[in-house]
This record gives sequence, C-alpha cells and structure tokens, in this order.
Amino acid sequence: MTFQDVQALDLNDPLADRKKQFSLPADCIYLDGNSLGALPIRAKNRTREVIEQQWGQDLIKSWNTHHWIDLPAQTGEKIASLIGAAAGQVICCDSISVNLFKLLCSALNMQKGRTVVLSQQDNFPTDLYMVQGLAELLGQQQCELRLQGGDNIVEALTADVAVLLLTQVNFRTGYMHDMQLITQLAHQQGILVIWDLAHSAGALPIELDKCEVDFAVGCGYKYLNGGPGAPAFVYVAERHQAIAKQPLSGWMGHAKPFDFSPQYQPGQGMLRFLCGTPSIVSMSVLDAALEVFDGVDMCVVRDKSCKLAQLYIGLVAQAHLTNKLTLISPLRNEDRGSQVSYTHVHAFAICQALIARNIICDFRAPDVLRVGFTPLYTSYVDIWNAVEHLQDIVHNEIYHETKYNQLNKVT
Ligand SMILES: Cc1ncc(COP(=O)(O)O)c(C=O)c1O
Ligand SMILES: Nc1c(O)cccc1C(=O)C[C@H](N)C(=O)O
Repeated sequence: MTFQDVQALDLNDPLADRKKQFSLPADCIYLDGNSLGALPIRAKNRTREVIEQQWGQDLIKSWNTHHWIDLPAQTGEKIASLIGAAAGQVICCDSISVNLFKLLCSALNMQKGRTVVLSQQDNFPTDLYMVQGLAELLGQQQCELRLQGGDNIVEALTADVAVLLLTQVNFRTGYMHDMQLITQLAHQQGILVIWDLAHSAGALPIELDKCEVDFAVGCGYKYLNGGPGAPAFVYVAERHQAIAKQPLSGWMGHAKPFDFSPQYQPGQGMLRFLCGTPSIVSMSVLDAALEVFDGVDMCVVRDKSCKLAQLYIGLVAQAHLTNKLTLISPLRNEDRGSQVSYTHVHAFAICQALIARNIICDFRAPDVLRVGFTPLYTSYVDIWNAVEHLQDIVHNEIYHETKYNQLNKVT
C-alpha cells in the first residue's frame, strides 16, 4: 500500500464531504471519537441559539414555544432512526448508568421467579456496578450478578437467567457480538436481553426491532457527537412498554406532570422512562449534532469503518510493528466494531507520544492502545499519517522519556 493508494481511497470516499460539517482543530488527527465525538458545526450554532435566544430572550416560554418539553422524545426519534427502531420506542434522557438501573429493575420485575443477571467479566465496569448496586439494594434473593469469563456467552444462557446484559461492542478489544443470534438464543431460554450500544450507536447499522431486542441503552457523547456528558437514550420494545415498571418515578415520567397530583401514575409509552427535568442545553446540542447523519446510509458508514480498520491493521503490519504490538481486536470485520486495539508494555507512553504529535487516540489500562474510527470525519490519509508516527515512535523508542516522566509523576 502506497501513500498514493491511500489518497485514492479518500478521493473515492462517498463520506469525504461530511468532515466539513465538523469543527475540528487544524493539524489534529482525531482517533478518539469512540470516547468523545467531535463537535458538529450545527451543534455549535444550536448552542448559541438555545443560550442566547431560547433561554436568554424567551425564557420559560420556551418550554412551549421552542418545544423543550418534547425534546426527549424528539431527540429519541432521531436516534431511533439510526438503531433500527420504529417510532415510539426510544427516549433521550439521563446517563447510561441511570438508564440501566431503570431497565434492570423493569426486566427483573417482569421475570418472576428468576433473579440472575448474566453479564461478562470484561463488560464496561459501570454496567456491572449498576447490577452490583441493585443486588445490594434488593438483596441476593432478588438480584444476583453472574459473570461469564470466557468468550462464549452462548454457553451461559441457561433457563435460570432472568436478564442478559451485554455491550454489543467491547470497549477494550472492539469485539462485536452477533446481536440477532444471541437475542434469539436468550429468548429460547426465556431470558430478557438488555443491549448497551455505547460503542455501536452511530458507528454501524443496528436493527433493534428486527433482532427482537427487549431493551437497549446507549450514549450521546461518542459516535452521536452530542458533546461531553450528553444525555443518553433508552429503547424499550413496544410489546414491553405497558408492563415495564421503572422505579425512578420522577414527575417528568408522570402521565400528567402539570397536574401536580400526589399519586404517581406512569406516562404513556416511553414517557414513563423519564425521571426529572431534561437537561435542555445538553440535549439540544445532541439533537442538533444528530443532523450530521441526515441523508447518511449507515451501511456506507460501516463499509468505510471496516476499510479504515483494515487499512490501519495492514499499515501496522507493513511498518513491521507486529512483532512489537499485539493485536487484540478481531481480524474479521464481522466480529469487530469501529475500533482497533493493540497491546504493548509501553502502551501508555506510546499513546502520550502520539498525543504530543496531535494524534489523539487513547490508552486503556493496563497496556491497551486504542484507536477509534469515525467515518464521518476520519480520512484514510489520517490513518496513513498516524501509522507513520506510530512507526517512528515505536521503532525509535521515543516513548521512553514520556514513560520516565509519567513514572516520576506517579511516585
Ligand atoms: C459500554 C459503556 N457503557 C457505559 C458507559 C458509561 O455510561 P454513562 O457515563 O453514560 O453512564 C461507557 C463509557 O463511558 C461505556 O463504554
Ligand atoms: N465518558 C467518559 C468521560 O466522561 C471521560 C473519559 C472517558 C469517557 C468514556 O466515555 C470512556 C469510554 N466509555 C471508553 O470506552 O473508554
């Protein structure tokens, strides 16, 4: 592969133009959109409008005149179109952690006689922490976390499991589960499934309805580009909505919040998954950010994501780095999300050296160097340039000094 070959890939890229819709710093190669997405220009403009006009001038009238009250549902519908959900099943609110609490309670309550929540040892910790907290609250007789250690989750799908809680794409390795197959096998054992889409929503096509998923959560600040701490979202399949009972029964989830009745009565459909007042400024930013997906086919996004990943893996090999860096992401596109990770004993220092050169990727303890691909703004030449620097840093061990400094700082 030559630099000219890589330039040709950019010239033929149907998504190349989308980068113009983002406000990215010059000379920065941003490979961390899987942690915090870049800033869409529309989001910047909407922030100004919400702060200056809606809040500044129109004040409290904006709940009606600017439809703030409908924003969680409106933003939820925009997200729904990216994750294969028909209308009325997604609402935007709170964080993944809080939304998981709502869903875990709802699902356990629907599974009379079963108490086990099955997840994976290497799931993102907050998912496990939320189950642990709930088990402490309810007692082991009503909620028990069971962790599966190996790769084969299918073997652990037994008829005593109440809820399967899985993250579709693993945050360290990028390993991607087969959502349709696992959901189907879980259902055969009477298990309800909650999918965490943190590393997949906005990165690849998702078919929640087609896969007959029960529940899902996902976040707004990664591939959806909603900004730091952007609100998350919840999906509840329509067939479960009337019976699902979530315990965070705040007034915004009430059937008639402005009746101020002393008795809680859940709202219609997804509204009952709201709790308190939505964070309007943050949610407006996310709502505007989602417009960068207008007219985008998620299959085209996925195609480019796979090509970027293959290019990265191929160039790392071409640069003779494979005897120094160990690939921990799956090689097959079907098994991988939109990131590639290698391990190296000096991964932290290598990551710092790349960041010092304005190539933003990230490190996950203890030894993972993680690179995320966001096809709406990552170019093929970005990957070429990133690997050129990686090659220089690793072969010339330029990271040693950084490592030394870091150790100095810690001790
Ligand atoms: C898989 C996964 N779930 C959940 C979270 C955190 O969710 P939140 O901070 O919205 O609670 C993250 C990342 O922060 C994540 O990677
Ligand atoms: N949410 C984050 C934050 O507030 C600070 C730093 C990182 C994050 C992340 O999103 C981490 C992310 N879930 C990950 O996979 O690494």
